[in-house]
Amino acid sequence: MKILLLGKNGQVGWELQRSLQPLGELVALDRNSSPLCGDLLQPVALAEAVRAIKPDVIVNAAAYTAVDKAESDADAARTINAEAVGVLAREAKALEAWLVHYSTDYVFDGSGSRTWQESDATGPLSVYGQTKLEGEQAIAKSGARHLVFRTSWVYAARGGNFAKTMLRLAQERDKLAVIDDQWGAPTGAELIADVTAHALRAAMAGEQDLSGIYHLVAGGETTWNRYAQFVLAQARQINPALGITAREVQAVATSAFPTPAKRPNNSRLNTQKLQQSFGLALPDWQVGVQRMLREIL
Ligand SMILES: NC(=O)C1=CN([C@@H]2O[C@H](COP(=O)(O)OP(=O)(O)OC[C@H]3O[C@@H](n4cnc5c(N)ncnc54)[C@H](OP(=O)(O)O)[C@@H]3O)[C@@H](O)[C@H]2O)C=CC1
Ligand SMILES: Cc1cn([C@H]2C[C@H](O)[C@@H](COP(=O)(O)OP(=O)(O)O[C@H]3O[C@@H](C)C(=O)[C@@H](O)[C@H]3O)O2)c(=O)[nH]c1=O
Repeated sequence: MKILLLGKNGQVGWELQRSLQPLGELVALDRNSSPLCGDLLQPVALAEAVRAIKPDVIVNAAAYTAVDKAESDADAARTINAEAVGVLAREAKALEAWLVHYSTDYVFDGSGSRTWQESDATGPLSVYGQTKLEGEQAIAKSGARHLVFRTSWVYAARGGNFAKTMLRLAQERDKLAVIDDQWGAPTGAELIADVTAHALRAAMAGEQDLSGIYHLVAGGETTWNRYAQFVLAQARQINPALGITAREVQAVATSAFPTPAKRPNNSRLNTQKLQQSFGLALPDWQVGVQRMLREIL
């Protein structure tokens, strides 16, 4: 089996390079790859690369993930998150290949407090969320067999993420102010990559039709504020010499922390479909965060 991986150097892409390896021959590209193009800003050249490689599976871990920047850079966000995804889906369909893709909690409007199911109505609040939704829709329209995993609040030892931002700010400041009314689940790139490999094997075995959208997040729930507090408490324990100067993580409302992009208050994703379809149990979010912190500290 031949797998084409796009976005190999992102948080999830890096972990996929490890988890997909045992499944077959892996061709991993990034935006600078040459002569085969892995740049999602160049959909025509990207389609040519897919045709040249003729993969059995395309795994797309590349995305425009700068949520605030996307508000003023919508064309690039849309080309990468929607147009190029449509190209990949159509090429997958033509090759009868599977397409694996990642989407986000930010496709929802964040209303209410119950967990979102895959079939719930979407309502993105930001350009990033809207373009990611358009990517999902392009995949559905293509008719390609697919696994689309909606995940949230991704972190990894490698790459930039909220946990690392909190560690940095806590070494620079006396006090942090972090939103305490947006709920979700931090999810490790390792977990996402491992579940991807497991689910892909099951889907390709073909005993049932498993093509579709799945929510893939770690267990439990928290707010950005409580997540930040957990990260700093763990960091102090793991490495007391780290130099954390912040003595307080002040809880603030979304309204007190204005950002260019609006984010959902309720990002709780229901993972029953994933767990039942693939026979998986998802660990609580704290497990992976602790592991990542031990690794980087
Ligand atoms: N990060 C998060 O909190 C969440 C992410 N997701 C989704 O999960 C998936 C993986 O995200 P994650 O690994 O965290 O994201 P990262 O931001 O860590 O990685 C994204 C990757 O996409 C690459 N990329 C950006 N533009 C292009 C382009 N034009 N051509 C090719 N590659 C490009 C980046 O390359 P470069 O390094 O060169 O910029 C980077 O390697 C994405 O679909 C994302 O939308 C869903 C929920 C939460
Ligand atoms: C840095 C900082 C952020 N915040 C808030 C802003 C925001 O609501 C929340 C998270 O901020 P960030 O900008 O780090 O995270 P953000 O880029 O919004 O993270 C999102 O990325 C995309 C790619 C996704 O798909 C989402 O699931 C989610 O992980 O924390 C504070 O309250 N205080 C702070 O000091």
